[in-house]
Amino acid sequence: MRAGARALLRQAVPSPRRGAPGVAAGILQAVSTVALLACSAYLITRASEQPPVLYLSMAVVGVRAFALAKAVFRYLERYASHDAVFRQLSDIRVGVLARLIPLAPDGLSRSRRGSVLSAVVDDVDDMQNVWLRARLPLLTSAGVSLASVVFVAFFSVPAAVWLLVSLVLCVVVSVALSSAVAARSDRELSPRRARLADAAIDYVQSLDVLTAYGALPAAQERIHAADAELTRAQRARAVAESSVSALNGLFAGAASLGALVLAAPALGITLSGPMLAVVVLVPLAVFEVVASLPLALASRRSVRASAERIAATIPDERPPEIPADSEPRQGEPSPLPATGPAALTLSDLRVRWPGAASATIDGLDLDVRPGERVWLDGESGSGKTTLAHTLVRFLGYEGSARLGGHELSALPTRTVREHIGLIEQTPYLFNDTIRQNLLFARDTADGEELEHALQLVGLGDWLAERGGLDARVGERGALVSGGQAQRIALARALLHEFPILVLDEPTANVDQQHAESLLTELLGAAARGGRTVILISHDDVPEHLVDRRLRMASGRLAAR
Ligand SMILES: Nc1ncnc2c1ncn2[C@@H]1O[C@H](COP(=O)(O)OP(=O)(O)OP(=O)(O)O)[C@@H](O)[C@H]1O
Repeated sequence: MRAGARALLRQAVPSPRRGAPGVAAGILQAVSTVALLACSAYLITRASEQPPVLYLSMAVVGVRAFALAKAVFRYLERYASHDAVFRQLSDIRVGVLARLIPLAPDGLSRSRRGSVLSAVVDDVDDMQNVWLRARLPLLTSAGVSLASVVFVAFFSVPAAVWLLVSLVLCVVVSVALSSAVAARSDRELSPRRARLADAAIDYVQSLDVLTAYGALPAAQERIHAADAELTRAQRARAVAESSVSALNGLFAGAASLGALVLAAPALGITLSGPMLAVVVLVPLAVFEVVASLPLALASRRSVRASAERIAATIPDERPPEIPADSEPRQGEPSPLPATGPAALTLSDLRVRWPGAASATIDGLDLDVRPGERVWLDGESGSGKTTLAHTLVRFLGYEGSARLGGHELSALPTRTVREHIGLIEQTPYLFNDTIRQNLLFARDTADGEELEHALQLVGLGDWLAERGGLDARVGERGALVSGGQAQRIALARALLHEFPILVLDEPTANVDQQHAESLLTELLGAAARGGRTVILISHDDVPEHLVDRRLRMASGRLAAR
């Protein structure tokens, strides 16, 4: 088992201080269950002897008290144990997200979305079972079994020994049966859940391509196959659970019958009739409590698999190519200029994608003056996007990259990302209104400021046509064109007031005819206020709009 998975399982167990109330309430609830049955058995058999009612009053009070106590302790056990576990769970979830955030987006580019989603949601949720379904029932069952054996021993030692033997036999046989039927499927529940999520997400995300190529049936088949695998695993678990519960009933009956045979000779000598009934019926209640034990072991198997999957999907150690995500220290002023862009100086820059054998950018030197507008083009795959991702710290680097004289790797990531903004080839638009998509950049902006930003990027008329800021943009911007999405993304960046803007192929999704006018308008808006602009584009850019044109080839700047 990975060290990360072991650490997660340890983290899922509440501290003794947090966990103790749940265990205590659980044991008291189980003891109340057994005591209720013992009192009831005594009351019914004693009542059949028709003694004066006064003799029965203690047993009547006992039945009432234990019936109430059982419900109250059950409630307290649920409350205390869930409270303790949910606190652990929120720590685990925050920890998992804290490890995930620095990896996104480029450190996760080789993981499947469904797997990441399933690790962060389902597998983390599963961690609550480490305590609730695995350890707590174990502690409760052990506690109440021991107490019941000791209780029965006061009345009949042979019956107590038989109860102990039946309990041990029942646990051993149930565990063996549950392992034989469901061990593999318990371990596979978590990966199969992830496979189903992967298949479903792939299907929804590539619906257009699948439809165009007539591949929908094959994709649906993959979902059905993943679903069938998951159902098989769940069915095996259900079969194991029901067999174990049948076995439990069998052993409970045998334990009661054995107690009757073994304790009967003492009837009338050391044991009264009502006490014999108690000795015979108590095992039934004990087995009811112990029934959760094999299920606890099944849960233990599946939570271990979930912990393994979280550890595998989100490793403890970042790959060296991914920068650490650091927040600026509170109250510490930013070393970068408060207004206007800082100078950018790259020398002998080398960048490698996580898992790649060789560097994509290899020995790049570049100086960008504050306020300069640089146009970067070059053959496909030469490393332009890689450079853009390095500047916003999605990727780590070797060599030197200085911003305002400070090495990027020495600045908090947040500080760098406040200063350099990236507009990607296909900017992400949230499935919400235009307003929300913009407010996300500056939540204090009022309607007028939002409309002004949209006018700057040439979307004033379009906004009026759409009926204002509350028009929706659709899933991933499905209701807007590629060029409009770029403009909305630029308006968002303008609102955020990044001193340096990197535009990566803003015309990638726009036809040739409109590319030049879009570039002209975007560059004009982006460069307002003396902002530095690095424009990555294959399309022709009017020379007067840029100060310098650079060309990249094989990971470095080519001489022009
Ligand atoms: N997520 C990724 N993981 C691993 N390697 C990647 C990833 N993205 C890009 N690369 C690799 O990095 C190299 C440079 O790609 P990059 O996208 O930076 O080129 P580009 O110059 O922007 O190309 P284009 O003009 O086609 O957008 C390519 O060999 C590519 O395979």
